[in-house]
Amino acid sequence: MSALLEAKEVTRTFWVGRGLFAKKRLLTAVNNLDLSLDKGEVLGLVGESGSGKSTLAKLLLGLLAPNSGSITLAGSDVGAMGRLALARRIQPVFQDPYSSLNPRKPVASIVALPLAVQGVGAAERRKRAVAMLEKVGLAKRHADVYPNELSGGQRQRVAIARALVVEPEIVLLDEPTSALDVSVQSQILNLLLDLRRDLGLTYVFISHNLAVVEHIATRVAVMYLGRIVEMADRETLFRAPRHPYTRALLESVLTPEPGLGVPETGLGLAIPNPLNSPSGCVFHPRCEEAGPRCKAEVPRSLRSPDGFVACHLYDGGVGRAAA
Ligand SMILES: Nc1ncnc2c1ncn2[C@@H]1O[C@H](COP(=O)(O)OP(=O)(O)OP(=O)(O)O)[C@@H](O)[C@H]1O
Repeated sequence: MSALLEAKEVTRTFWVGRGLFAKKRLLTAVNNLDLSLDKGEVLGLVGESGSGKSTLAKLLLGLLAPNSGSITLAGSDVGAMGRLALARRIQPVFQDPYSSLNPRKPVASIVALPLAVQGVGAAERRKRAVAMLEKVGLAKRHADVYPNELSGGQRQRVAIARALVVEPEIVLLDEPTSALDVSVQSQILNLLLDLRRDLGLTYVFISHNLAVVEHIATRVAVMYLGRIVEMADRETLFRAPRHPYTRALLESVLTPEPGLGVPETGLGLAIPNPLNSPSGCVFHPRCEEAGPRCKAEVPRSLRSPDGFVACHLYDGGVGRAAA
C-alpha cells in the first residue's frame, strides 16, 4: 500500500540575519527529512522547541515550499495541487483557540467559512456547520454565540469543527491542547480519538508533550534539529526507546516542570542554534553516549520493522572515527 502523505528528502532553509547590513546566513529548519503516513494513523511528532516541527507542518500543509525533496498526498505533489484542492484534503488545527477564531463572527459563520471559500451556498453551509458543531460536542445554540462567550475547550471544539467541515482526509494538529487546562486537554484528546474512528480520519499530531502523544498516537517520530532521529510504533517507542535523545525526552516526562510547558530534558546544554549545527551526529554535544565517530560522521537511518533510528550505537558503535 502506498502512503497517504509522504515526504521524501525534504529540506527547508531560511535566510536569517539582523539589520540591513548584517550578513545573511542560511538556517536549515528541516534537513533531508523522510516521513510517510498511512490512512488511519495518528503520527505523533515530538521534539523540543526549535526542532522544526512547525516548519514541517507548514510544508505538509503546502503553506511553505521545500527547497528540495518532495511532498506528496496520495501520490500527487502537494505544491502543484493548488491551495483550495489541498485544503479540501488536509486541514490544520492550531494551538491557540483564542487567537485563531474571528471574535466578530458568530460560531456558525466561523465553522462555515471554509465551505464559503469552496463555493457552497449559504443554507447548505449553515446546515453543515451546525451538524459539525454537534459532532464535536457543542449544542445547536452555540451556533449563534460569539467566541468570547465560550470556554477555551469549547473554542478548540469550534476550531476542530471548522477543520472538519470540509471533510478532509488528514488533520494536522499543532499543539492542539497545549493552551488548555489539563482536565480539558483529555476531553479534547478523547474527542479527537472518537472523531478519527467515526470519520475515518488520519492525524499528524505535533506536541512537545510526550504524555499527550502517548495517549493519542499510533506511531511516533522524534525530531531534533530538523531531522527525525527515531520513528517507531507508539508501544515500541515508549517501551524500548533507542535513540539517546528519545530516552532523554522520555525521562523528562517523569519529572515534569509544571507551568513550563516545554519539557526539562535534563540534557544540560540547550538545543544548539541551527545556524551552528554540530558536525557529525547533530545530537553529539548533548549525548552521554557519544564517541569520536559521532562528531565525525552523520548517522544513517537504520530501518526496523516499524520505523528507524539514526544513531551510531546501532550501526557498529560510536568509538570508531570515520575511515
Ligand atoms: N520564517 C522563518 N525565518 C527564519 N527562521 C525560521 C523561520 N521559521 C522557522 N525558523 C527557524 O527554524 C527553526 C525551526 O523552527 P520551528 O518553528 O519549525 O521549530 P518548532 O519545533 O516548531 O519549535 P516551536 O515548538 O518553538 O514552535 C528555528 O531555529 C526557527 O528559528
